[in-house]
Amino acid sequence: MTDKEQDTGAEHQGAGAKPTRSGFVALIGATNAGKSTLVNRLVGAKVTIVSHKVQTTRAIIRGIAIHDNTQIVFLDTPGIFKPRRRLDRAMVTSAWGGAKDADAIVLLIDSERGLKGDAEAILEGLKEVPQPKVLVLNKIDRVRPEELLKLAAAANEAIKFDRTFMVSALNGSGCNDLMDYLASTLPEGPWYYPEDQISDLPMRQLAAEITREKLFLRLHQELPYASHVETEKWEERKDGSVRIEQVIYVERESQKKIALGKGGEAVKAISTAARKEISEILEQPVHLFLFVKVRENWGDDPERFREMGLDFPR
Ligand SMILES: Nc1nc2c(ncn2[C@@H]2O[C@H](COP(=O)(O)OP(=O)(O)OP(=O)(O)O)[C@@H](O)[C@H]2O)c(=O)[nH]1
Repeated sequence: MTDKEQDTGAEHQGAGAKPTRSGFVALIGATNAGKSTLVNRLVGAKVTIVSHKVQTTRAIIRGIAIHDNTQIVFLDTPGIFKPRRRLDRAMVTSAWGGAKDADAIVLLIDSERGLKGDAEAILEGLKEVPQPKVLVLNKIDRVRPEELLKLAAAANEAIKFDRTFMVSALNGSGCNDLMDYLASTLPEGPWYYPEDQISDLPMRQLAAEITREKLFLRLHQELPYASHVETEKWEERKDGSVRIEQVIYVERESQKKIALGKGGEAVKAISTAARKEISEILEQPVHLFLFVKVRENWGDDPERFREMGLDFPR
């Protein structure tokens, strides 16, 4: 992986006599387990997109958190699931690839769903992984304590985890203990990134992800996974605003109609919501222009995979 090669050598000097620590922590979990929500919670800002639909996260996105004198770089991996399409295969490969180079692995389980389905397969795959492993049961706000204990015991029977934590990524409970533990176990060494950096996702890509999130939230069932957003133009203007042009790619004419909505109503609402959020993050006015285009079989096009930061599976 290139994560460690991207070390800027930016040594942090500000933590007094205490040595600095740093490292990479991969978050593994079935789709919808709450990985993006947890990264955003631990980093304290929205660096990855969250939606109630599965497979929102496509490529590895890092969130960078500082806890005491430790810098923790989180690898938010796409959910691991049984691959069907080519894009699915690339996402799963990317998730396991991210885990390979991390200093520690966190397996996140949706406590409500338990070990059914994909979680079981992930536990099996994790047996081969040599790094320290931490079990995190998420969504504890939805489950009774005795159920949580049963679940923790069952997972630890399959694999011996170094530690088990129970958290709610949504309301933050248990998250501080998890951070304390992760921070204390990472190796001593200089920080990988400057102190104020929270993600390495380029702004153009983050802006496209935000639009994709709004698209998902608005169109629910109507537009499944046949859509993809790219930022095509980014122009800083003299008046301090930025003009952004993005294209929503869909696979069929019928999907284009859905994305546009009656009289362009859907795309307008998506654009308004995305513009507001991008503008808040950039702290500058944004003019956002969205175009909807049909590109058949984009899911089989190597170029689209590269743009999403995924290797094209042959
Ligand atoms: N009740 C509850 N809901 C949560 C919690 N954490 C996450 N969720 C919800 O679970 C859903 C999925 O969360 P995500 O963070 O997108 O999940 P993910 O694992 O990144 O999903 P993929 O991108 O599909 O891999 C969202 O609707 C979240 O709001 C939690 O602690 N409690």
